Amino acid sequence: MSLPPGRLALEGVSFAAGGRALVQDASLEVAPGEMVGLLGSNGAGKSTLLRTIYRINRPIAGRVLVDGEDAWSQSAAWVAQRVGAVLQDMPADFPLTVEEVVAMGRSAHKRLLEPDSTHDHALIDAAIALLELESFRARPFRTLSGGERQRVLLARAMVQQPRILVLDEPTNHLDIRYQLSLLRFVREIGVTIIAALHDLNLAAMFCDRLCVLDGGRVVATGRPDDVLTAERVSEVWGAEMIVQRHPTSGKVWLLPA
Ligand SMILES: Nc1ncnc2c1ncn2[C@@H]1O[C@H](COP(=O)(O)OP(=O)(O)OP(=O)(O)O)[C@@H](O)[C@H]1O
Repeated sequence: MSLPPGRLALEGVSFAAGGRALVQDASLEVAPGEMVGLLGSNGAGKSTLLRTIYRINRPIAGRVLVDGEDAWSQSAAWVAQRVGAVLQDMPADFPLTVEEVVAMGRSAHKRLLEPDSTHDHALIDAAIALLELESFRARPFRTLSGGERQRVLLARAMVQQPRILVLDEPTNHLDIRYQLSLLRFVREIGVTIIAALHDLNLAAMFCDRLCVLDGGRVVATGRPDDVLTAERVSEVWGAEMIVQRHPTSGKVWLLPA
């Protein structure tokens, strides 16, 4: 249900708030269809950086390029037609049903108050089915659990038909089955993804490349094998881990030492 994947590039992006530099000179390219995991300890600046892509935090320096165009020189609607997001602090108290929240994703492609078309309804139905939300469809969004809300917000991002998905800890409220199914799902739809993740093993398993932030700066970018070394995990997270290989996938697999 998605359009061809988009290209995302961050060029020397910096952001400051409260008199502090929260992200400094961050550069990263995400190729069409690639999934890059954004890693880092609590407070490293992951959410702050993701919000520069979704036009919430305007960079004080650098550029966010979506398909080669500076996202901050384009309209919010132009960005919303290309970039979908599931962020951390999306309001949960909408007086809306699940179906209405999902349908909000179509507004990026419509004029104000334009009614939903047959095409819109088909996309909404498909997203609700794919994310196993049929039984919640008529429920008020605010009555859902954290994990159920997470799936609704992903369905909303999907009906937006994004070329790029920005995900901020997309699995944090999900049980293990839904963590795996959400990550498999976003990989299978072939969209370009940047996702802040805390679970290093899931990041290694699902991402093509990883980008590590520390104190607002990019300190490593590369394939999971190259990025997730015991030395780096110790330096960045202050955690001692043993690096092994996953028994079936052969991917890097970390265990507490
Ligand atoms: N508006 C703001 N004013 C001042 N400081 C802020 C503001 N927004 C975020 N911060 C600070 O910036 C730092 C980076 O926050 P951010 O939420 O980006 O981290 P994160 O890497 O996503 O962390 P976590 O893993 O805990 O979600 C934190 O120290 C946070 O307290």
